[in-house]
Amino acid sequence: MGGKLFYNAAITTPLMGGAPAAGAAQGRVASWEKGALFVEGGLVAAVGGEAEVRAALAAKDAEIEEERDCEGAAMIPGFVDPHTHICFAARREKEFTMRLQGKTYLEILGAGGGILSSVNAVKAASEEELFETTRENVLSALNFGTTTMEVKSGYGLDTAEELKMLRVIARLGEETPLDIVPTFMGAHAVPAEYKGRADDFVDILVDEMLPAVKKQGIARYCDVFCETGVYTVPQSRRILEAARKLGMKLRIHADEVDDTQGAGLAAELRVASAEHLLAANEKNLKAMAAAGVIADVLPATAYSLRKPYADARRMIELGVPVALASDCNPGSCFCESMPFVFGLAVMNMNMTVEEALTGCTLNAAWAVGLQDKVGSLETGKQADFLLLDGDSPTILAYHAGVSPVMEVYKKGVYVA
Ligand SMILES: N=CN[C@@H](CCC(=O)O)C(=O)O
Ligand SMILES: [Zn+2]
Repeated sequence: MGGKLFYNAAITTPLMGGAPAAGAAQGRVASWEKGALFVEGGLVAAVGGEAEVRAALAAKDAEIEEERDCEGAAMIPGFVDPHTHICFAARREKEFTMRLQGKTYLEILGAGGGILSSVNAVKAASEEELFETTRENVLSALNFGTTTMEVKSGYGLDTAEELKMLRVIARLGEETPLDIVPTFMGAHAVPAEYKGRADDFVDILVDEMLPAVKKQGIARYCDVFCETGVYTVPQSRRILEAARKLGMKLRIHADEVDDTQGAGLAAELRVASAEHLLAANEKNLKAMAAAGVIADVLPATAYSLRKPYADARRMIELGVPVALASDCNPGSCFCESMPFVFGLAVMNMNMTVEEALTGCTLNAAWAVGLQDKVGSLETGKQADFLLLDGDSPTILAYHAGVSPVMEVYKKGVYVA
């Protein structure tokens, strides 16, 4: 089998360890100023300094079918976005205006807007319409360099609509170049008809929805919005434990607006990742570090909600592995751009470029359980990579307000 050699590239990549990169390891990356990557059968067959890669290929008589001079461009792994609600039917621009005028996110949700207005839009859309709208947004993310993406349901909130969303999410994985990781989030809000009776809806979630989702066989993760006025810690625990019994992996929206001890629950249940964490307390962050729970931090959401950013620096000091995600959704954060997220992480959360790179790639891959396939440029992994309009990943923070992603490759093939 022959392959394609990408040479004269300034390659930077995190490297796999036995666990998500935490503490000092988050900032450790490998780089080759004059590097090369050899792709065979969609996988990385060799990577490193150009001279060494060429010598290794010659030594094993590898057939180089095609060569590409990258002209010194920076090459990094494709972005893995581990937290999105990108499957939605309608935008919520008016609500954004209300927030600009002083209404809070939870006030809008409490008054039947927010997530609940997205639920009405999904119900009104046909499956085909929902797919088409979502596909456009996903392809836009691909243009910004996202090659793997987690996508949550959670704008259905009844069994039929949640299963519809999950079918659409599965189809995205089949009909776009991206690897898609489906998450069931039937506990994204309390449906209007259960207002004041959240426990009754938790019964439905546990007794009806989760078994139906399990039977459908699409969702890999189950997620819950643990927050003031949404689901309490005991309700979230009940839902997540039921999902775990059915064989699903877990993640949780924790301490986004208020410290409701969601991060503590994340540690107790040893979920894959706890997400948001703007209001998480030190004790619970330490518990997360001890339990090996990844923090998915979402700086574009803090930006869009005009909130203080999650304390990623402190998380790294405490040994919590940090992943970065877009949280693309029509309400709290309409942003599918991982370069924007990267820039915010470096400029507003004081992460180093190397820490941010690990957060957007390898730690994010761990957060969605795909660390053996994606998230770093290493032999045997998928050749998912980006060429940037700059000579290092620093360009992602330095060139503000644009996307420096020039070319996107998935399994070695140019896709955007
Ligand atoms: N906070 C809960 N869920 C989403 C927002 C979803 C929406 O507002 O539609 C988030 O992660 O930010
Ligand atoms: Zn979310």
